[in-house]
Amino acid sequence: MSANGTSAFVPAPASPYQGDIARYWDQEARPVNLRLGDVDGLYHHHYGIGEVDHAALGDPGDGQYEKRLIAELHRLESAQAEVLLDHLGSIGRDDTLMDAGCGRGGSMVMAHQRFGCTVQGVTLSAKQADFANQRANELGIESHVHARVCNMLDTPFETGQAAGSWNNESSMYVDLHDLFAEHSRVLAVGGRYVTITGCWNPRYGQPSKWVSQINAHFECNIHSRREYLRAMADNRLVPQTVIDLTAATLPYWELRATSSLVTGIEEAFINSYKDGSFQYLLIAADRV
Ligand SMILES: C[S@@+](CC[C@H](N)C(=O)[O-])C[C@H]1O[C@@H](n2cnc3c(N)ncnc32)[C@H](O)[C@@H]1O
Ligand SMILES: CC(C)=CCC/C(C)=C/COP(=O)(O)OP(=O)(O)O
Ligand SMILES: [Mg+2]
Repeated sequence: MSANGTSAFVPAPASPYQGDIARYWDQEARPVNLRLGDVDGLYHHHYGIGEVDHAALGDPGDGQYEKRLIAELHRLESAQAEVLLDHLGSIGRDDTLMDAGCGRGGSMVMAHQRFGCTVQGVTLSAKQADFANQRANELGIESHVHARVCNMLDTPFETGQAAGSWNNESSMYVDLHDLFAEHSRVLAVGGRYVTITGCWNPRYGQPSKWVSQINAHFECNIHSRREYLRAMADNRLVPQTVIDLTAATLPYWELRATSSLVTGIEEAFINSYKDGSFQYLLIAADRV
């Protein structure tokens, strides 16, 4: 890490795919992410949950509506991170958390603000790591919140170092057995793992065309719900809570589809959630 906190050393990606994903996120600058993060300096790359506050949206014709809509979409995305943090259990100021696939670091900041703990984030994108570290510096929390360029499947953290760890919409870029083997190593015995993820529904049969569209849009590989539970069981992670957040995320998508910030992927999410082929889940598991 160079003096100005930038990620000077960028390790070679473990695979050509990871090199592509690193480039994808290094180049990403979608207004739907930057404009929402500009609301309060928490930059997310995940989706929202909860009821839309229509009173807060106000009159669509008063010239300030788009600004209020952006604030409401951001509020729902931050609410999603709060729900993830709710399931990490009791985390103390001396604990360490790992954010696997940390993006621009919004969830890391929220975790430190809630628990006072250390939060270590990993991302394939040097641009995201630099952005997250710059935000931590601006907030004066760089001693506790740090992002690095690193493969979440092969982190530098000590065995048993973390009291908690999570994947917030980042598990669809890796093999789940490899992923949960690393979380199981880094987590202390009795530690808590949480993920919020989209997964295809085995009841539908195979990934639907909508799920395939989402995979193509993000160059990711959405797993089935069955794979999550099987890979956790094989890696000493015992699910303690499974919550279907599909109904809770639809209002966010239906509001987003009316905004000027649409990216074109909204239809695939809305249709796949409605036809039952795709689910939005929270899974919290204990490292045993
Ligand atoms: C959709 S973003 C989610 C970011 C963050 N969790 C959030 O909620 O804002 C996916 C993230 O996963 C990261 N990622 C994907 N594959 C990874 C890998 N093998 N190792 C580390 N990070 C990875 C990407 O760099 C990106 O930061
Ligand atoms: C639930 C699933 C399958 C998510 C895939 C991972 C992903 C790209 C999440 C959102 O990132 P983003 O906030 O950068 O995307 P967008 O530009 O659409 O807001
Ligand atoms: Mg987004």
